[in-house]
Amino acid sequence: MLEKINPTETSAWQALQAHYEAIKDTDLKALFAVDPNRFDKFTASFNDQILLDYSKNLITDETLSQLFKLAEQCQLKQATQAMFSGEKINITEDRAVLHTALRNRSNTPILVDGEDVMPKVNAVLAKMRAFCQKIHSGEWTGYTGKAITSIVNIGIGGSDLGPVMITEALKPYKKANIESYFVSNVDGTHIAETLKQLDPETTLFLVASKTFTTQETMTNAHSARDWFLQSAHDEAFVAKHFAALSTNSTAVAAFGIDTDNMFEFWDWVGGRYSSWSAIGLSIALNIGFDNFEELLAGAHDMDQHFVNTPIEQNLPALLGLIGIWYNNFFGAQTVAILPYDQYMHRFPAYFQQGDMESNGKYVDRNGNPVDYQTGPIIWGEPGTNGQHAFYQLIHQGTKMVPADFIAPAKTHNPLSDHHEKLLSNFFAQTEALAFGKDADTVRSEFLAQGKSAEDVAQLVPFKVFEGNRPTNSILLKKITPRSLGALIAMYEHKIFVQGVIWNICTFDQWGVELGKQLANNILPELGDDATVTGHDSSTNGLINTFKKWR
Ligand SMILES: O=P(O)(O)OC[C@H]1O[C@@H](O)[C@H](O)[C@@H](O)[C@@H]1O
Repeated sequence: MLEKINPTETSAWQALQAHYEAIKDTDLKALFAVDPNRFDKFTASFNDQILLDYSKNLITDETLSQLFKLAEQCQLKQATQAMFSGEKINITEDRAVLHTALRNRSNTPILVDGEDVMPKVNAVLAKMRAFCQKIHSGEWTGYTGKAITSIVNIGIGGSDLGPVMITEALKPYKKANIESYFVSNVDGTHIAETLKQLDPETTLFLVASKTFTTQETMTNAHSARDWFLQSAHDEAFVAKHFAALSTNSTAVAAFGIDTDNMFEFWDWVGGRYSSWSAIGLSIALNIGFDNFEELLAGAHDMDQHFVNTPIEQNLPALLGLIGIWYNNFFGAQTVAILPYDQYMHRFPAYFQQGDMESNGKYVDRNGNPVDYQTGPIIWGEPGTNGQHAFYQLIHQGTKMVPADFIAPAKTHNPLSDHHEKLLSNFFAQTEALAFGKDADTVRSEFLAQGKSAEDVAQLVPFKVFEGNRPTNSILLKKITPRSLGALIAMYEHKIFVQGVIWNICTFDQWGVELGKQLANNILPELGDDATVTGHDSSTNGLINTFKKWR
């Protein structure tokens, strides 16, 4: 059983507090000036595929050494061991946390309640492979004998964001004869606009839901079924066009999906960690099963790195600990994730759920409110689009926004000098954020342009860049199924590291329940035109205006 340690009561935390007071005014320019080896010292790499440069952070050797002590005093190693070995570390749901078993390519046994989970993991993977083969070869046909060419994943949250993000990120690997669609929002627009593009004879719906009770997904799945039956007319044909990805076989059968067409996973897979499970079927159908296995292999490689690499070179640990330094000592509220790769455009959204649903908790593992900050606000957009939109605030705003810059060295689209232009921006932004532009430089630039001394004096303050804004640079050799698998797993473990230090329950998500419960109370009230009076004045007023206007 893991100890429940309040991080602020460790000696490392107190040392970090004192260290923060001592170095809070140090700036990156000075840190780089005193140590020409900063890049060599503060980089770590993974399998010659991913380079993490964390030198442009407000850290010294002392910072890292205290952060490593914090990890030790919060028992990061023991917690890691507990997760990987199938201990029920999700204490509020009494569940193991084993997304790592889904990609355990070494096949070493992992026991949950005394049973090795690997045989059933492998059996589902084999079933997914066989299914992909049938779809891709055209052996699986729809109700009129035509091959399937459109796959629609109906799911939300963890049953949508991973498949969408990975399918987009790996578009260069897409199977030519398959088009993928994703429907998540209960807003009828989402399914209606998607169905307009589809032919029922050649469409396969994957109903992706861990619980198979999620309102949005079930509503969309029923609408898809109704649409399909308007053409097919016979419920017997549903089996050829609907499959389920779920842990809940009873609900799958009740929906009318043949459980032969159900791809199972288990309660020890969290929704936001489920792309590696049967939830990944839409990914496998899109990029081919061999590529899906490469994705798993990349994640497994990163799992091995996380478990076996000393903390000084351990990418997830370094990212997690440096994040804690800003979150808990500098008071930073957010982290921006900025991929310089168009295919990776949903990566920030994916880790918005991954991180915020995992570590957005104010109660610690003892059930007590914390007296320190926990999970940051995660956001981001692909560069260079962000540069022309919100980077102003990162460069010259009043808030510290630690940011992860991610880019591939090789592009899938080597079109004239696009990639050099993209990467020149990637390098320039972290340089500008770190080192800024001082008043003297601004002044001499103005004077060289022939501006009057009076104008120069007025304009200088607006054009100064203070710099000293921290970033990580994550350079990948190329975005491939394998390197993407590793990158995702790196962020997953970063989130884990932070959750361990903060002593919170990273793998539950009770905070999403109240809204669902209240919506279920309100839904029947929207069924007629009667005035609603049972809520507060704001909620009553809004509902009654809606009823009048609809
Ligand atoms: O896969 P399900 O059961 O339909 O759940 C979808 C999502 O439902 C949300 O309510 C949860 O917060 C997410 O974690 C989850 O991924």
